[in-house]
Amino acid sequence: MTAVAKSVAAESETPAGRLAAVLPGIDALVREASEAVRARVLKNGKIDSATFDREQRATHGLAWLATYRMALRELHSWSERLAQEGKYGAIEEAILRVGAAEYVAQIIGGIPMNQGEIVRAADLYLAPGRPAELLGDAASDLIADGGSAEARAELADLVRKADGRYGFGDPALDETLVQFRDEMHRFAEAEVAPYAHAWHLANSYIPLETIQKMSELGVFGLTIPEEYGGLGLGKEAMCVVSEELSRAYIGVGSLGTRSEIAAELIMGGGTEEQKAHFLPKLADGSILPTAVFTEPNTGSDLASLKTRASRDGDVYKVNGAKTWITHPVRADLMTLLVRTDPNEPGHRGLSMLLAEKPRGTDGDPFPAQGMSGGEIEVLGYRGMKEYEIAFDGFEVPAANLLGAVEGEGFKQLMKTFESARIQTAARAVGVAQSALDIGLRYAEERVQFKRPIADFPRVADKLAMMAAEVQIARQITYFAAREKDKDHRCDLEAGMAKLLGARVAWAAADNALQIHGGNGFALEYQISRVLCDARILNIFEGAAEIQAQVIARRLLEQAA
Ligand SMILES: Cc1cc2nc3c(=O)[nH]c(=O)nc-3n(C[C@H](O)[C@H](O)[C@H](O)COP(=O)(O)OP(=O)(O)OC[C@H]3O[C@@H](n4cnc5c(N)ncnc54)[C@H](O)[C@@H]3O)c2cc1C
Repeated sequence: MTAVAKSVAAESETPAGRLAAVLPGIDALVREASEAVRARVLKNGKIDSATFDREQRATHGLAWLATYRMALRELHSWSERLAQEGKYGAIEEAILRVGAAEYVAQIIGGIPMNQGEIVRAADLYLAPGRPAELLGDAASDLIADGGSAEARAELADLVRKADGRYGFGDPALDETLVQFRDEMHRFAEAEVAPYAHAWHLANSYIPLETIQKMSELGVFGLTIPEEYGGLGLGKEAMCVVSEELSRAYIGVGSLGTRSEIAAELIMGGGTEEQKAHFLPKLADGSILPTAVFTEPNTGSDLASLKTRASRDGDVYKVNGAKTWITHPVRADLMTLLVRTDPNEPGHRGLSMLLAEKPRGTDGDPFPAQGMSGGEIEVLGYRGMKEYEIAFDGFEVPAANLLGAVEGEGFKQLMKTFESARIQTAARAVGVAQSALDIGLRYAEERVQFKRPIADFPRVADKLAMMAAEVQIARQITYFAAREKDKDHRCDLEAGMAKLLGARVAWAAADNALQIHGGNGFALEYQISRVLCDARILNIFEGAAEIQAQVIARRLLEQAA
C-alpha cells in the first residue's frame, strides 16, 4: 500500500473520516430529493403556490433533509478546524461519532420534523430504500460504529467527567470570542442564574439593575458600529453572548434581541439623522426598544396586517390592535409596523415607524395618549412580559418614518430576518445547554436502585444525545453567523440554524425533565422553567412550519 493509500485508509477508520465518506452520498440524496419534489411543485418552470402548499410534507421534508446536510457538513468542518489547532480531543471525537451516526441514521430511516411528523423517503417521492442505496456502505459503517451502545456510553462517560463550565466539547472559537464568552459566563453565573427561577415563578421583570450591568458590558451595542457608539463586533460574537445569557435565563438572552432588531432596522433602512439619534442610545442601553409587528389576526402572514397609520400634517395617527408584544411597558422605542397605504393590501402598503413612548409601570403600563393594553399571561419566556396593545389615534411624528419613505416597511424588516434568526438560534443553543447542565447534575445526584441514575443507559443515552445535538446546533449557528459576518446572503443558513436549534432545545428540555422524573413536574425545580422557555423557540421568529416553508422555497428556486 502506498503512503497516501495508507493515510486515506487510516483516515476512513476515524469517525471524522467515516463522516467525510458519507457526505457526497448525502449531497446526491439532496439533489435527487430536490428534483423529485421540484417535479411535483413546478408548473411552467415556476413554483406553483397552491401545489407548493399542498405538498408541504414533501417540501418541508426537503428543508429538513438539507438542514441535516448542513449540520453534518458543519460537524465535520468543526472537527477539522479543531484538529488543525490540536484541540480535537476525546470528547469532541465522541460527539462527532454519536451525532453523525444518529443524524445519518435518521436521514435513512426518517427525520423527525417534530415528535409526530417523521419525513421518510416516500414523503420526498423517492423509493423507500433509496437513501440507504445512495449513502451506501460508508453510512452503514458510520452507523454501526457511532450508533452503538458502546459509543453512546463512551460519550456519556466523557460528559460526566468533563468540567462542563463552558459546555461540552471545544466550540472552536477564536481567542477574542473565548474571552468574551468567559466574561459573559461570569456575569451570567453571578447576576442571572441564581435569580432566574425566582423571577420566572414570580412573573417579575428582570431588574433594571441587571439590565444596567448588561449595558455596561456592551451587550446592547455589540454589533452596532463604533462610530455610533457600539462595539462594532460581528454576529458570531452576538451568538456567543446570546448563548451564554440564555443559558442562564432566556429572558436575559432575549433582551438583546429587541436592540438587535431595532439597530438592524435603523442601520439598514434609517436616514443619517435617525442613525445618529437612535443608534448611540440603543448601543448604551439608554433606549430599550420593543418590536411591534404581530396582530390578533395576523401572525405568520405579517404582510397582511391591518394597523393603520394615516398621515395628518406632521404626524402619523395610528389606529389598530397589536398583540404578543414583548417588553413594551418598559420600552422607550417601538419599531412599529403599520399600513400607510390602505389601497395596497399586501406588503407594499406597509411602513415602519420609530415610535417613541414613555416608560410605564404594571399599574399604568402605557402612560401615552392613544395607547392602552393588557398583559398576556404566559407559560414561560417571562421577565419582560407580553402585552396586547390597542392604538387609538396614537401620534408618531412623521420624521420618525424609517428611512423617510413609505411602503418599505416589510422589506426593511425582511433585511433583519437573517440576524434575528441567527440570534434566536443562539438563544436556542443556550437553552438546550442549560437543559443538559441541569439534567446532568440531577442524573449524578439522584440515586435509585443504589446507583446514580446517570449509570443507567436510558438516562446516559439522553445525556449523550443532548451533548451531541447541542454541539451540532451550536456549530450551524456559528456557521450562519460567520456567513453573515462575511456579508454573504445567509437566509438559508440562518433559517436552518433556527429550525434545528429550536427542535434541539425542546428535545433537550423534555429529556432533561424526564431525567428528573416526578420532580421535573414540580414548579420548584429549574427544569420546569427551562421546559416552558424552550417551547417558545419553535413559535416566534418564524414558527417551525414557516421556517421550513421559507427554506424549501429557496431550495426549490435555487434548483429551478
Ligand atoms: C412569547 C411570545 C413573544 C412574542 N413576542 C413578539 C414580539 O415581541 N413582537 C411581535 O411582533 N410578535 C411577537 N410574538 C408573536 C410571534 O411572532 C407569533 O406568535 C408568530 O409569528 C406566529 O404567529 P401566530 O401566533 O399568529 O400563529 P399563526 O400564524 O396563526 O400560526 C399558527 C400555526 O399555524 C402554522 N401555520 C401558519 N401558516 C402556515 C402555513 N402557511 N403553512 C404551514 N403552517 C402554517 C404555524 O406555523 C403555527 O404552527 C410573540 C409570540 C409569543 C408567543
